[in-house]
Amino acid sequence: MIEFKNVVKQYPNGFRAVDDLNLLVPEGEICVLIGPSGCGKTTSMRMINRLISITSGEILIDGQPNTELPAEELRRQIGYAIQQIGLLPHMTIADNIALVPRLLHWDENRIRRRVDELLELVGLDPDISRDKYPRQLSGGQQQRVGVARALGADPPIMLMDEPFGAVDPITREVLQAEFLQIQERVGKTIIFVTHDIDEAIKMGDRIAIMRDGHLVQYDTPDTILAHPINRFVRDFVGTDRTLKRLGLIRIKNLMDTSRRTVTLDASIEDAARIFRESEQNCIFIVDKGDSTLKGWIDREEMKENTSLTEAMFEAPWIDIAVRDDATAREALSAMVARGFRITPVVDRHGKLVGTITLKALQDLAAYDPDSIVETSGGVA
Ligand SMILES: Nc1ncnc2c1ncn2[C@@H]1O[C@H](COP(=O)(O)OP(=O)(O)OP(=O)(O)O)[C@@H](O)[C@H]1O
Repeated sequence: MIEFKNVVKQYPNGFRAVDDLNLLVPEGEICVLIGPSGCGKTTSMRMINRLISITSGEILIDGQPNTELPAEELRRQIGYAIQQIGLLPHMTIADNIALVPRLLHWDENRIRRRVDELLELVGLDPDISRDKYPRQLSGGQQQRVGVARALGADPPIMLMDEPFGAVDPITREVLQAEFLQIQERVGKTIIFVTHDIDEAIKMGDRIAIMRDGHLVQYDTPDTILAHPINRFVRDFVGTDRTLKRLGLIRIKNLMDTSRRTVTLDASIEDAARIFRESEQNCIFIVDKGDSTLKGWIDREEMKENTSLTEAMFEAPWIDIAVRDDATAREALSAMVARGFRITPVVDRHGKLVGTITLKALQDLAAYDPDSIVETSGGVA
């Protein structure tokens, strides 16, 4: 846990880069610091590992003021990854990653094992990468090594200052997703600085929005998007915040699992009974063995004396369904493109697991779109 208590950073010229910052980052969470250039993000982050001194107030790490340890020792316990990566060009990848473990006098066998483990963790093949030099790797690969190095001695806290800032947007998305997967396993307490609101929404358990050295709002991405505290935050998160919110919600948490289905070997009477007994206008049809989606039958397509297979619309699930791990935003876009009012939801094997309606997505998007819960000091 990291706690800022009334933290102030005032430079000798009298400028307050950080002004009375109070912030609590619970253990195992990613806190994203974001705000306009010069708002004090990097200063706040660097006061944690004392690369910048605090003017007044204190920063507690697990309840202990961070001034209690010698600065070098503190820094060894806090991983630090920065945009410029800072890999040492004359050292191999393995030696770069081993920097902190060596400072901590780990034995060489343990270091070697740790380097390989970390390379694998960040998606690099140890046998191929270990003995290379930084210039022999692509920008994205170097960023991965930067993250591996920050994780070197398994520190409980990581500071990440635009760690994926220097790569193209596609690589960046891959690195973000991979890092979140790593975080699921390692559960570090992370302070993450970015300029990019989409990155903040994706990466943050909570987002701290700063302006002129002050904390303006500190909340979960969903709350910030649904309830920006003032106009500054609302403008900062962008006019498409409703769509951004839909991008946070997974279909598996939203889908309806109560609709009735039939198997491919069912009779037309079975379908007719469901139409009689329910208000469903369509019934999805699944394979009897593995429940993969095979197609659907519409109420108006029901004809007497015909078989289910004749009356059904047959289609590969990939063309008509959305995946349960898709976001509400992706599902909305697929439904609009296909002109569907209801769409089946499948798992990655194509097994039908639920349904989602356009109305459910619209209701979600309409939820409280213009609320500003509070206005403050002239900014709203
Ligand atoms: N040594 C210094 N003396 C005076 N002012 C400083 C000094 N170092 C930084 N500042 C100022 O402190 C403010 C906060 O800087 P900081 O680097 O924390 O901002 P930031 O939010 O990380 O910005 P960016 O997004 O541009 O990196 C800036 O206005 C900067 O000019």
